[in-house]
Amino acid sequence: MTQLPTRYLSNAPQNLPAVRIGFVNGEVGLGLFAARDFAKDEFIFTEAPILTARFNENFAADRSLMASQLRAYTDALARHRDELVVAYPRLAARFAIAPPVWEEARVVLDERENSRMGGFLVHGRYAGCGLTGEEYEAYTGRLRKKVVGMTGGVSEEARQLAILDFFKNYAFEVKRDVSAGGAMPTVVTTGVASVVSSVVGGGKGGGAVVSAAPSAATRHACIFLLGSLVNHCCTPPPPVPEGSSSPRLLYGIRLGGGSGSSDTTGTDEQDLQDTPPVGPNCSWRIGPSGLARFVPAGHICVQARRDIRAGEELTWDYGKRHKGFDCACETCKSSSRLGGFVSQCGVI
Ligand SMILES: C[S@@+](CC[C@H](N)C(=O)[O-])C[C@H]1O[C@@H](n2cnc3c(N)ncnc32)[C@H](O)[C@@H]1O
Repeated sequence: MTQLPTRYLSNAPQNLPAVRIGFVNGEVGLGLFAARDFAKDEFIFTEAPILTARFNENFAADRSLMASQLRAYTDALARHRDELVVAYPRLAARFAIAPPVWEEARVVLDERENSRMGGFLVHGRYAGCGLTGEEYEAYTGRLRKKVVGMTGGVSEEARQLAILDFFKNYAFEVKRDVSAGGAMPTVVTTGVASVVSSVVGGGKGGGAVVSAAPSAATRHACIFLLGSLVNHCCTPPPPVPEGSSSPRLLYGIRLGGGSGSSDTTGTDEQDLQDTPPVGPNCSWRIGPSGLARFVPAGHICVQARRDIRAGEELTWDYGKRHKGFDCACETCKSSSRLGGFVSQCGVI
């Protein structure tokens, strides 16, 4: 095995409890939460993909793409049905698969049951769930009713659209560098991420399910059982330099009106000093690349952008202008409390 430069290994993720699954709210759904404190720049976990399918620009609905996605999901369901249905109940419901009742779901979510949810983690351990039975039922009860009401099965077209939607919103894109013989993927750091087919067999979860032979395009889209549960948070605008007459920013949030006013009337600045920082607390890379060179090809590596406290929700910036949902992130909530700013998602 090639010896990696020590600078890549010095802060590699530790094999300690890292993340929990938790419930954010009925609109956002599930999320991933820190299971312990993390220092800025610390690596939190690395994970192998559970699904790998073909990728095309903008996830345009071409038949071979959808067929590849559908095959990937069907194959993965055969091997990891419980984990996939519990982590992604909205998708399962579109396939007429009802979410299990809480008593069954908690066994899947429990870290003591051979860590099924953490089965694709390479670094960092799954630490169980922070979801209560009430939250789970509130989230899945509606889906269960919907499945019961689905008579006559699900058409092939409806399945294809469901899986296309899912990949659009949950997958990471990876572009394989053909000039390097396909061995080293080139990381594409735009929008939702990316992965490669060369990860077959990688990860202690028994390997990713690869549904389609690598095409000439060499671009793939991957889903990570835990990594794809991380929700979006908008990056606040950069602070205005000292001495500038522009509106002042605290924690990256413009004080006063969104129209450029610097009026802070009614704002208790001392209280704001005590508010926790807003903005995404994580970033991700797909290995091997740069600092994540110790990460196996096609695996996602998640790093703390700032200090994170145990229990805090992990978030990153999806970076896409049109996200396809009404953003409910902390940055947007804080900015609307303080007068608003124009986020990447539009005017808040
Ligand atoms: C990658 S998934 C994250 C996991 C998702 N919460 C779940 O329970 O399946 C992305 C989806 O989560 C929801 N989401 C993520 N971040 C959000 C945010 N800031 N505001 C509202 N919804 C969000 C949206 O439905 C989005 O399409």
